[in-house]
Parts: sequence; C-alpha cells; structure tokens
Amino acid sequence: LAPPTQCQWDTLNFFCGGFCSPTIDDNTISADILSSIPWTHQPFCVDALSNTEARKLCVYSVDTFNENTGFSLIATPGTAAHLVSTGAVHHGPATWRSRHFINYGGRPASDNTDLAYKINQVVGKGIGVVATRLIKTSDVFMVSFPAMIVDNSLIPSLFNEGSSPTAEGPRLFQRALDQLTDRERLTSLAKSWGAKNLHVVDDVIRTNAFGLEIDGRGHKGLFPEIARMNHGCDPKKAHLPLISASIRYDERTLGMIARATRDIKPGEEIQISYIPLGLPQASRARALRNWGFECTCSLCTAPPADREASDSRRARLGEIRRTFGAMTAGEVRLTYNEFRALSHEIVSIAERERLTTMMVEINQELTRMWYQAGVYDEAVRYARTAVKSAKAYSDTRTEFFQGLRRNLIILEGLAAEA
Ligand SMILES: C[S@@+](CC[C@H](N)C(=O)[O-])C[C@H]1O[C@@H](n2cnc3c(N)ncnc32)[C@H](O)[C@@H]1O
Repeated sequence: LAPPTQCQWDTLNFFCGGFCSPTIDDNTISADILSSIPWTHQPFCVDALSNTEARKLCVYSVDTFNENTGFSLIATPGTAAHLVSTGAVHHGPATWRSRHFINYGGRPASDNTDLAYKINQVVGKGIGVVATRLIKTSDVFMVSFPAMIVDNSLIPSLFNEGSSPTAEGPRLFQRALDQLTDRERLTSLAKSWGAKNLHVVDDVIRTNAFGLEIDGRGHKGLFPEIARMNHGCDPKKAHLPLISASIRYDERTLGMIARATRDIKPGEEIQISYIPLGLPQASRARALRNWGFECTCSLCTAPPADREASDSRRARLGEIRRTFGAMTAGEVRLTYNEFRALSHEIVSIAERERLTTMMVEINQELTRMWYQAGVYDEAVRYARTAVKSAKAYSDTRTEFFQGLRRNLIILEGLAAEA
C-alpha cells in the first residue's frame, strides 16, 4: 500500500487516508485543481481580519448540494480542504436521497410523502415542528443539511456583546448568500429583516445557528429544518425524559440528525434543548436570553418549591462533577465507600431530573474513574449502562457508540481476569 498522501494543512497527516484535497483560495485556483474539488464557484477571500486569528477567510459554495438547494461555507482554506477531504461535501446529497427526512420551509420535498412531522405555526413560539405520526424512542425523524457554515471568528459580536461586527462580515455573508441556489430556505428564518443594521445572515445566525467544530475550529451551522425546532421541556411525567428529542452533528455527511429520546405522539410539538442539560433555573434563564424568549416549559414554570428542589439537586450534580474532576487531577482522594456513594448519588440525581441524554456522559465518566481506580466490576456496571443509554438516542453505527461497546468488552475481559 502506498503511504497516505500528506496534506499541506494536515501536518500530522491525521485525516488523509490517501484522499487529500488541496487548500485553495482565490489566488491558487488552477484547471487541474478545479477537476478535483466540489466547489461550483471560485473562492472569494478576504485577508487577515483585524479582530480574528484567521489569516484568510474565504467563501466556498457548491450549488448542487442537498438536492440543488446549495451550501456555502465561510471558512479558512484549511477548513475547506479538510471538509472536502472527509468526503462530506460530496456525500450529503446522496445521503439525502437515501433518507427521506426533510421538509424545508414548510414545503414537503417532492418525493417525500411519509414525513413523521410537519413544520407549522405553534402557539406563542412562531413556527415549530409537530409530529404527524407516532415516533418511537430512538427513531431518527429528521436529517437537515446545512445551508451555510460560518467560521466563529466572523461573528465576534455573538460572543462579545457590544462589539461591532467585523467590517468584512456583511460582504462575506452576502457573497455566501448570493451563491446559494435556494436563498429563501435560509432567509425565511430571519427575525428583524435588516433592522438594527444587521446583515440578514448575521440575524439568522443569532437565533438559529448550532455550534460545531470542524478540524478543531469553532463554527456556526445553519440547518434550516432543524432550526424550526423550538426549545422546551415536556409535561411533568416523572418516568419520561425531560426533552423529547436530541440532535447530533454527523461530520461524515454534514447532516444534523434529530432523534426521539422517547415515544412522541402524533400532534405533539417536538422540542429540543438549546442549552446544556442540567443547568439551574437562573443559568437557564441567562443562557436563553440569547434567543429572546422566556422559558415557559414545565420545569421553568413549576411551583417555586419544586424549582428550588430541582435547583439544589442540579447544584449538587455540579458539585459532584467538580469533585470527580478534582479526583482525576489527583487533588482529592476518596475512600472506596465515599466514591461508591457519590457514584450512586449522581446517577440518582440525573434520573430524578430526567436528564436522560446526560446519562451516557455520566456513566462514561464513572466507567473511566472506576477503571482508573482498578475496580473493574464497578467499571463494567457503568460501561453497560453507558451503552444502554447511548442506544436510546445515538446511532449504533457511529464511532462513538462502537467505542463505548469496545470499552465494555475490554472491561468485561479485565473483570473476568481479576
Ligand atoms: C431556532 S428558532 C426556532 C423556530 C422559530 N420558532 C421560528 O419561527 O422559526 C429560535 C426562536 O424560536 C423562538 N422560540 C424557541 N423556543 C421557544 C419557546 N420555548 N418559547 C417561545 N419562543 C421560542 C424564539 O423566538 C427563538 O429565538
């Protein structure tokens, strides 16, 4: 076998299994490169933005992406090359054809007759996503592909209130928008329509974007169908997860995948969490301010005594996790019994707070810690629960899930030998 090709931008040669994509910008384009890249427009670049560490940001577009709705990327040439070399820019449309999960702007795709949801007006929240038939726990009911992905350095105003947007921002946003085949799919998400001097893309990003990492850099992705899902938690039924759906970014296809974390009945609005699970009330309210609405879900509007009880459980959960961090760093030592009691306590708090999708993370952490403590039968117990919880909402073909399974098998072997 020939050694994998070294990519200019990939000095560790981490991603290139022989399928490399050259870094291109508006100066380096040539006829032979053109035949190997998916972009259908010449890159448009700006140099060293004053307030970012990116040396160059370019707009890349491919208008055949996602059944010709188009995709624009505003990123460094290195990020663009990385995305091309993963095959994602090519794979997206094929995946779309094989999975009929999309309905954009409320218009059903033409060959798609059996969607599990519709995009509709919902009381008090603008547009939302409503189930049209029974969606079973762990079913994928929607896969949305990006209209645009933007390097975080272009939107500093999002993180630093009061700072002015990068001067080059509107120019890049406009170019990226102009090069989309279906612009309305993105612009229909806008709220202020040019008010406050905000470019329409910037406006859409503020309340609709999902954070994602590409090749170690932070980006914001606009997935117009998934973006129609509102934030919310469910009626107070103690045996059900607090949130009815979870989403996951699949870097192999650029798809954002929505999966049910419990059975969802026809007519129910499907909601996700915009913020990390497990936060207490005040932090939730602060975090949600970015989206400009007051949380009215069952947890936020529960009687004060219930909210306080929930807050103190969540504060305790945070405290235990910090203790685990200190243990890992070697700053705190606990006895076997103390650690065992804390392990039980954190799991029972997460269950009580119905933080179902967080159970994987917690059980994974406990697996690692019991393994490091050399207590393999306890590690096996938590590894089993991590696999079981992950099955409920993640794709079992993912590297992540397979990793959990492999860990379990290794630990079972160690426990049997011990
Ligand atoms: C990602 S969009 C969701 C789709 C949006 N409702 C629409 O009409 O396009 C986020 C925006 O939806 C609204 N929203 C989301 N969850 C909400 C909730 N629980 N209550 C009220 N408004 C909500 C807010 O205006 C928020 O900025």
